Amino acid sequence: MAKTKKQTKKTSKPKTPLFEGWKEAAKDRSVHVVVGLALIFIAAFMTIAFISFLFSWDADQSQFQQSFWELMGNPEYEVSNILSKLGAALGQVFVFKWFGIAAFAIPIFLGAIGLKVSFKFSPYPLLKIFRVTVFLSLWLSAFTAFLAGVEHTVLSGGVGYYVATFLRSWMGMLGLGLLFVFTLIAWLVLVMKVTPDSLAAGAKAILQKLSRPKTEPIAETTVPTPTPAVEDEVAPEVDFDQNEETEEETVEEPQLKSELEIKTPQPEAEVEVEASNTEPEPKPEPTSSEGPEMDVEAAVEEESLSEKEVNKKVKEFGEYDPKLDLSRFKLPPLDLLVEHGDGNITIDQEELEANKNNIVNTLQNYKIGIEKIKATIGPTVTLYEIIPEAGVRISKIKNLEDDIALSLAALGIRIIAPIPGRGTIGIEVPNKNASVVSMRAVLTSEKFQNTKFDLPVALGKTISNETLVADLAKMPHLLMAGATGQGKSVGLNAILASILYKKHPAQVKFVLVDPKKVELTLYNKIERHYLAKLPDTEDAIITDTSKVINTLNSLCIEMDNRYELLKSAMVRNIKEYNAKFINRKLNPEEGHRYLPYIVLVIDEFADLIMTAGKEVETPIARLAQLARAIGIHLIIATQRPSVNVITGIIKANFPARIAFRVTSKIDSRTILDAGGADQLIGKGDMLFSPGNELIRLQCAFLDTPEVDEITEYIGNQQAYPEAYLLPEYVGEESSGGGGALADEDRDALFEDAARIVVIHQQGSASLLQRKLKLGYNRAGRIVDQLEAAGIIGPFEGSKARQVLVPDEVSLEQKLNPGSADIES
Ligand SMILES: Nc1ncnc2c1ncn2[C@@H]1O[C@H](COP(=O)(O)OP(=O)(O)OP(=O)(O)O)[C@@H](O)[C@H]1O
Repeated sequence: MAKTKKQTKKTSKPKTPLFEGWKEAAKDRSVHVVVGLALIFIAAFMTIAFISFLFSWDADQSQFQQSFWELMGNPEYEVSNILSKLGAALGQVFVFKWFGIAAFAIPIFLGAIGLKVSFKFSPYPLLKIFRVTVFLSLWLSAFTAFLAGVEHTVLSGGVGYYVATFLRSWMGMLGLGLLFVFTLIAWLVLVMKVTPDSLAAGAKAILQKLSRPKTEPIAETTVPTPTPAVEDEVAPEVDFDQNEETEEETVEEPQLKSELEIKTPQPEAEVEVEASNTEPEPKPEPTSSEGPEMDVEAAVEEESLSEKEVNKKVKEFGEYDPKLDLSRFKLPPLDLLVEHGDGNITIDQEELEANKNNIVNTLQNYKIGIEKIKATIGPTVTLYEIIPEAGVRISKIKNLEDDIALSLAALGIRIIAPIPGRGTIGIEVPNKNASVVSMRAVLTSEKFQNTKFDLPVALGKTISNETLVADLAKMPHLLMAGATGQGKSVGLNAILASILYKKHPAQVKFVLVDPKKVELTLYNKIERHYLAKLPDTEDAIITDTSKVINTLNSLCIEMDNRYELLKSAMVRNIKEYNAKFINRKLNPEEGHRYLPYIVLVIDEFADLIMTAGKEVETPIARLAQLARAIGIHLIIATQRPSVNVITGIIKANFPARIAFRVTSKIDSRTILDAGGADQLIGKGDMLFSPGNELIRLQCAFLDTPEVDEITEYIGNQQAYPEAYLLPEYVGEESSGGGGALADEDRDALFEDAARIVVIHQQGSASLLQRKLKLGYNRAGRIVDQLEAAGIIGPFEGSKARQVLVPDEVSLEQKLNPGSADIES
């Protein structure tokens, strides 16, 4: 085939120069495959030759008295290697003369290149394989020579023997032994990154695996699917075909002749389906019960990347961003997270049948005929999609919604009539055995790993097992509500963890408000990495209402400052601004700086509204209305979704909403503008409304110890000197002094700063940063104070501020008016 291709190319482009032809060939996939296969062939050949050589080398040694060509050219010479003379010659050179047993590293490396070139598959990065093979070649061969008492053996090869001989002459046998132990340990630590911590983590993971139950309940049908179990996971769908129904005893009673068939999903299927199970996925066995025929459609799980790949990406990410102050910062590894449950979705065929019959019979009772039923099994609920018989009006089913739910007599039934865009009616029925969606499974998903979102949040899995990753930056603010104990805190943690797993501390800062004082305290550990706070406050996590008001107002100032910066940079949003800043098109001397996203999280919003009312509502509404372009995003969560908490003004500015289970339809309407949240089953079962649709999701689950591990991992790394400082907000009551600050409120370096500004006749924060070795925020604050004291003029966009004091003498008079009066 490759040949044909090449020929066609040749005839169509007869005048292509020779090197052009090579270039073409190098791009040709079939050439890659052939080259890769050739390497794999050579690797296999060498491996077999070497193995055989280890057994036959002694017998063949006499033949190697001849020269290579003599040996090859004379058919009279015979060798015992299984690959004959070529095999024996390879063994003699690579194993005996050169590397000994470590020669096996060569075919391993060649094989790895072959796999990569032809199948684009590589279990480990090639560079790593190369480093391992080179080290092993030298170390193992020398070590085997050492073990043999510094002798040239087949295992040590010539290289090992000579290296060991030299080293022994320098340091003796004992020294040599110690050197081997040391070099092995050093290599393990430096190259393989084995540390006592990683060993402990590995042991912990093994113990956890061992302690997990391995077997499935026998009552449930679990049959392996034909797709590879590890990467492709399946959310089964069941089609119940009503057409082949036959009538026997009673007219109403449909006869069920079940027939199951596994299909992989069609690419054009509306929902990409995935399941969190990494074991062979279950497939319902054919059963012969009454009812319409059903097909099981197995949907393929989107690929989960291997941990290695994921961690490699994380590493690459760390190196990629050029703006990093914490260049050695590492995003948390995925092994801090635990796989909850066994990650399997178990399909109980009996349960499916029973639910199907129940739905069919119930609808029959209301004289609604069904043409087809399809079931999609998700982690918590199964969606039965119904196509009613021609002529049945959807409004009829919609009106019967409550009756149908009642007849099905299960908690958490939700009827969607019709499912938007699908022309079917959906009935969601909770699974008897809900499976937990682990945060780990969601974060390893290809979707999350490859996301290009600015603030990606992995919320959980949809009813068809698709991982749902949303962009908080696009939402642009999120309202979360749900009765107590239904999974709100877990949801908040999932959102925060998603961002922590993707974004460097330079890119995002959190402002955490936690009136309950318990939920978010774990994030204290990452204060100097990811948190933002008001200057001169002790705790970054805000628990006190008065501080919340100051913080919200401070965020409003930050918002205004950012708008000024955007205006002077002539860009429309934070993305364009940062891109321009990274390309060095904005001058830091003029106050420009890289702007991290700021995510404000308020855990118990009801408490705040109850105590501070308008004082918090107004800045929140202002932020929510304006802050999207400049990268400030709000997440507010509440247990009490009543209209005096989630007011019209809040609702109007929070288009994205999440509802966990609530106790009444009214609450559901308050949050979502629709019912449904009252029919959820709790434990992370949620409805997500990104704007105009409702998606039922099982929220990703991570436990408090996992959050602890993540924050600990981040907290133990090098940090910024302090939390990200928000602009100072002086409350109305304390700003009575006409704008000028009292002396005690001024920065300790205020006077020094004033002198520098006057001496240089230049009013810029960066000058102060350089001269006084200050951080941007502090320098910025001093500039504000200098302005308030009338020493420099106001901010003038791209121009430097004007210095209003001409010389040092005038400055001294201004700073110490009393003493000046006495002197004069
Ligand atoms: N996504 C989930 N998957 C599985 N179980 C969950 C999930 N979310 C929550 N749960 C279970 O529900 C319990 C309560 O969850 P959580 O603490 O998040 O509730 P809450 O709504 O924040 O409650 P409160 O408002 O009282 O703080 C958890 O301890 C856990 O057992």
